[in-house]
Amino acid sequence: MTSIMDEYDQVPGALEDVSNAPNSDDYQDPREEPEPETVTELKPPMGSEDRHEEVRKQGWTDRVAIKYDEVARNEDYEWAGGASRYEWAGEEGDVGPRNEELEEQLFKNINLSRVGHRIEEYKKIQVTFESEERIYPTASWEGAKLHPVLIENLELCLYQHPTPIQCYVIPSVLSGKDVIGIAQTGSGKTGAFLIPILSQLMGKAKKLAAPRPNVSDPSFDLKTQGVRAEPLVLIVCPTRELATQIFDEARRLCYRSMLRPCVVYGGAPSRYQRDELRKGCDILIGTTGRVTDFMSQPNVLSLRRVRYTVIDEADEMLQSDWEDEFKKIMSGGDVNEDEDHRYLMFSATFNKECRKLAREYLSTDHIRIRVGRPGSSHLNVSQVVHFVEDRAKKRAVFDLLLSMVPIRTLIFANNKTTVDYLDDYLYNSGLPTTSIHSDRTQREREDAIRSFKIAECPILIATGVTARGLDIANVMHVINYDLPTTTHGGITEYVHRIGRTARIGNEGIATSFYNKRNEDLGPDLVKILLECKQTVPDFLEHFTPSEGKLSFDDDVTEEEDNNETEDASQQEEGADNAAATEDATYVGDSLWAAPEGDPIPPPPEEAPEDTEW
Ligand SMILES: Nc1ncnc2c1ncn2[C@@H]1O[C@H](COP(=O)(O)OP(=O)(O)OP(=O)(O)O)[C@@H](O)[C@H]1O
Repeated sequence: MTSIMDEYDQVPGALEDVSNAPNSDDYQDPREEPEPETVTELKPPMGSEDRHEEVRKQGWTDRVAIKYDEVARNEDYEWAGGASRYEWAGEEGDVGPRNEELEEQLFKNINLSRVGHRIEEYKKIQVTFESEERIYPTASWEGAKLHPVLIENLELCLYQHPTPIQCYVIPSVLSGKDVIGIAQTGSGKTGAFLIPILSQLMGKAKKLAAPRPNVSDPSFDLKTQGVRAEPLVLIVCPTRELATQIFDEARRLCYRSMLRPCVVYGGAPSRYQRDELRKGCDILIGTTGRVTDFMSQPNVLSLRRVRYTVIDEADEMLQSDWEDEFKKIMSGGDVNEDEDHRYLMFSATFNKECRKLAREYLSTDHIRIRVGRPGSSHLNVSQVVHFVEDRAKKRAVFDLLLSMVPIRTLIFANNKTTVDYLDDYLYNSGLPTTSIHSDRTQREREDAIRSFKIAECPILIATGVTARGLDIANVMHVINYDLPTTTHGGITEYVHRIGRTARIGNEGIATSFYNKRNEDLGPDLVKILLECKQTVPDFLEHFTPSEGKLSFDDDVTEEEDNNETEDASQQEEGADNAAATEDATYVGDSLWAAPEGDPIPPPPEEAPEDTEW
């Protein structure tokens, strides 16, 4: 089987510095020329006709222009949040009949990510588990005693086994504890929280859920039969794209159950989101602003029934100007503050503020699960860094794209102007690009993602924030046209960006353009390259830690944090917790976790007490 790296290797110049690639004539590599400040003699720019010719020769698909005016005028525009979901028709029992047309849409979509052969790498990742009581990791869906309809849905999704984070989070949530889950990008965190929550609720929905109309009845009239949404689950996340993506996963996993997911996010008309809420909502996914908007309309949304609140991409949420909205969502309005309300937080990176927040809102006996070092990247991404001066970047990115076989590529720039400019330049050079940033209308954003997903425009140029958490199948190349600055996300942002490729055991390439402006990122970048066993280019070598040991700021346990921030009595408590901390390593032929030096504990014979259906 040839891997993406084999293909990449076969492209002349692809793994060399781009300044050696054909057509690269206006930037330089300091490894050849030790004085990067030296003004390079720029050769005459390539004419646009020549660039078109090069693009055609390389085999990129034809460009498709997005007609923004038409998109804006289209009355029947299909918002991502309006996508079909299973509509429960008041059947007896817990499981509704099949709907083949919907099944086709939900599960036979070629744009769904499929597990790659490097999934085996996950076995080697160390898991740290902190809990007051012992929890047995699950080895299979059946072992986790999930609701039967959920197991069928997982089969339809072609999810054969739980991923490491899922192995631990599923039993932890089923045990009824608050949970913090930290795992690398693309490792299945969304499933880790949705699967146990939905499984718990599927059997109880009739008892717990608010009354709702039968929307599949032809005589259904929203005006007279609409209800107030009283979800059982609230999931908040930082971006609209991520919200619709979680909604898509929820639509698949809720199939044939009574649980009805809805998504609310800014930029799309409130009116149609309100209409969807009024049809009944058990799982509400949203961005904070729109969720709090609806919370202020008590006839539309009430949080009094919420049993689970999930904060996804927790650290990004804290970056944003979000504190007031966050507080309101956690404990404002008519939020259920009873004991039966569980809180879950997830991210690939988890900073000190997140840990503080967790201490404030999560119960003291919450479970913390870390798969790998928080903030680490994984070995499935081949990371390449080139020295490219700012003025030579645009030509460098063009040459880079042309030095490789056409593959789905996501390019990051640090601001909206650069995104627009680069999109124009590459598009006018004949490349099939589209772009996304926060100044675009929501329709334009959804259209850009759609055309990237279906490969109509296989090159997407984006700012970092808009692409946070994006899960798009077969993104094989991420290019950091601009590396993130240390004032805007720094190495954490870098890890999230390159994590758009090589998801769920697939391979990918991340190429970054570095120059003197990025020097403050240099030390952290080198640590990540070393940790991921990547080549450190000569021009970064001086950042290699002399002591030989890699230490990372966010590599801190709860106890260390407690020791730093709390008084002596609390430190003692921290020490008690430490006794329950265990390190587990994935070993042998199975994906499942086994505490190091300890046989894999057998799963409990019986399902945990509160797993009823
Ligand atoms: N058990 C599984 N088997 C196969 N595929 C899975 C499994 N769980 C999740 N996936 C798929 O893996 C992909 C990545 O999952 P997900 O988006 O949840 O990752 P993530 O850890 O949240 O990443 P990020 O931190 O980048 O947001 C998705 O396409 C999802 O459908």
